[in-house]
Amino acid sequence: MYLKTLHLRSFRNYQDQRVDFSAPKTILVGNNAQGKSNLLEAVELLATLKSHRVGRDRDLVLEGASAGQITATLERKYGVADLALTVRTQGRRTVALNQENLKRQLDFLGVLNAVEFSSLDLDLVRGAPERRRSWVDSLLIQIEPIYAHILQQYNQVLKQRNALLKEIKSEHSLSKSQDAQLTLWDVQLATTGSRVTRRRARVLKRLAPLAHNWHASISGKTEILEIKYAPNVSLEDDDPEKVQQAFLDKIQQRRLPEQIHGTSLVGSHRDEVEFTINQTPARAYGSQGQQRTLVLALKLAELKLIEEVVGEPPLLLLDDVLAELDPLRQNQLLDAIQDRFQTLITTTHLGSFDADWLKSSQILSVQGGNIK
Ligand SMILES: Nc1ncnc2c1ncn2[C@@H]1O[C@H](COP(=O)(O)OP(=O)(O)OP(=O)(O)O)[C@@H](O)[C@H]1O
Repeated sequence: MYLKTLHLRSFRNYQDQRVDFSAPKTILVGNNAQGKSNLLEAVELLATLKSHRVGRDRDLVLEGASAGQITATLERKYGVADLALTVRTQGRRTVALNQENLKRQLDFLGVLNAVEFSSLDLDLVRGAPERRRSWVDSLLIQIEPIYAHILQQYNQVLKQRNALLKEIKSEHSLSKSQDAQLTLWDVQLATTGSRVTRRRARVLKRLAPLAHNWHASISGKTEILEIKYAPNVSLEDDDPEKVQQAFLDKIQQRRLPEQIHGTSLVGSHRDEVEFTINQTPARAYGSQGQQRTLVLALKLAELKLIEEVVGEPPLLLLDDVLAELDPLRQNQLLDAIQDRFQTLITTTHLGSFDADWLKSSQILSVQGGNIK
């Protein structure tokens, strides 16, 4: 797929800026805080309807404006798609595809696919488990948009179940009606949670060998990367009924501690993804260099997986990471993407770029929300 144009209106620090992409690689160069990451964030929002930087729409709108808009023209194998996302300081966001407002945001997902790689991604290895869950979830949303709905259902059930457990905790007793309600929520948690867990297991099973191969190749075959999904409710096989039963059994076991803590201790919100390099946990023992190689391998694996599933190469968004990679890893990346994946790159200086990169790239300068 190829992003032809992007138009930002009252989005972040952009008032009204259109960008035409004229090469498979575009380098956005500028000083800090000029709007380079904001532009990549706009593309990320079109791909996932999520930003890895903020949770609130009002932060996305240009200060002083009441609404901001991102529009884009995307060429895909089957034709051209026009995308529009409007975010507001107050009220819900709206999405349109080919000038038609969509009732369900879900239908907007899966049109534009992108893999983002920023320096924040080192948190994937070092950060809390939540960070890894959200990475797997974002990937799933892109290759299987219905997952956005599945995850939302799970989170709603979890929220309501937690509210009930909190109430039980504060009252220091469990009434008959609360007991009955809790049983209902148990079933809901098991049903929605097993959907989440099974999908996470499936995607990681497909991603792991790809990442393993990339990691071996980047490390000159000296390192073996293993990715292991460690769900809170362990699953023996991908059978919905068995997984649901495993959820219910574990909930039963933890009944008392859950009421004492006033929160759900069992479920997909406590899953973990473990990375090991040569059988050592990367989180605790990996060197900075190893962790970088790992994240690069994950990103390259994501590109390949999305390409396999979607049938077209996704976009690659490199936010200020290239300068952090040594020449060997830069070249690995260059070899891997060639001109197959349209790539948007941000940087503060062009000095760290290999001459081949510069030759084949469109270079745009970003200054105070203006692009030249
Ligand atoms: N809603 C908003 N309204 C106006 N300006 C905003 C808004 N949100 C962010 N900004 C401004 O955008 C700028 C940050 O841009 P961005 O994060 O894209 O930086 P960058 O060019 O990628 O720089 P760096 O190299 O530091 O990452 C800051 O000046 C910030 O004040």
